[in-house]
Amino acid sequence: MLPTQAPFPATRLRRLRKSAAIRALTAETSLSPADFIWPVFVREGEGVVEPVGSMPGVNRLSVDKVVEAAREAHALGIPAICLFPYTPEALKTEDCAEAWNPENLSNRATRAIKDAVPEMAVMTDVALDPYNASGHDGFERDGEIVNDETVEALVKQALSQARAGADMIGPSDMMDGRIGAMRAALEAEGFRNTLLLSYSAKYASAFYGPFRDAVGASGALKGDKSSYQMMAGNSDEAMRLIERDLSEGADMVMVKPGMPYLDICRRAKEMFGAPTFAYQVSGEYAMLAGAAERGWLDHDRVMLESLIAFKRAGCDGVLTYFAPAAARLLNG
Ligand SMILES: NCc1[nH]cc(CCC(=O)O)c1CC(=O)O
Repeated sequence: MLPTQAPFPATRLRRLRKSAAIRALTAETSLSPADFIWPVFVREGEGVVEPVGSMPGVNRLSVDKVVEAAREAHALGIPAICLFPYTPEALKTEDCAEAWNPENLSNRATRAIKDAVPEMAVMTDVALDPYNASGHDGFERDGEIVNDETVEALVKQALSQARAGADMIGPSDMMDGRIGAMRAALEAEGFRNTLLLSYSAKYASAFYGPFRDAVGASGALKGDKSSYQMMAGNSDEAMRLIERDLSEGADMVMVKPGMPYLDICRRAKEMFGAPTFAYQVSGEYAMLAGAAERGWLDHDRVMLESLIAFKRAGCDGVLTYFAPAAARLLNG
């Protein structure tokens, strides 16, 4: 598209910015609570609201409190909530069996939310890291994160989440072949309407730091995740991963982290036209919320500016810890 413009003064682009009314009429993108998926941290106990030190305003919640949060989110117009379990050390093992325990924290929280607020879409995370003694997303054998054996475990985990009632399953592990394997297993068990929202282009990022703290995985991780998560400088590789996941049966795709990777979002949306999401991750939240806490940034304004950037980049929605605060502001 090449916009046609008369020479100055016939064209004065500032006319389109002259008043709030004209600016509202000509706005290219909009932001609404319906654009948000809200990630929440779940922990054991009852009546527990435990602040996450590195994420001001974010808490770990016991299942009863997660249900309250889901009710509140639904009232605010947020369509989906995404669950991340804070797993007690004793449940982290080498075989990661807690990942597919029907009674694990994530599955209990899913059932509780679907019971209390059935309209709320529940998204879950598939990866072994919350249950793995090594902190990795896959099994480690002789220093290697092994792919195929991990995929077998991930399929068990995904099925246990579908049985608990998850609407959207989010594989965040970056193993090869997992989308196809999960799709086949879901179809075979009759879960025809369970969505796969694939973390397709997930980068090996230092912006995940506060999250690993929030789920209690920072101490555990030995080495880094570069043999399965992507290098920051790659873009063609992201397109290949997204194409691969769509061809294996992903319903929606995700780019992660968000703000430093908006070019990837734009390229993905233009190339594939699939429902495209970005994850504004814990470190992105921490740098904005932390600076705002010190009075260095205006909390509400940077929050909304950072979120509309995802829409402008072509995303259909965004996973963000700001979801309830942003929804409250947008609802006026
Ligand atoms: N499978 C792990 C997982 N799922 C979501 C996040 C990060 C989310 C965030 O930083 O907000 C991570 C961390 C990681 O890959 O180490």
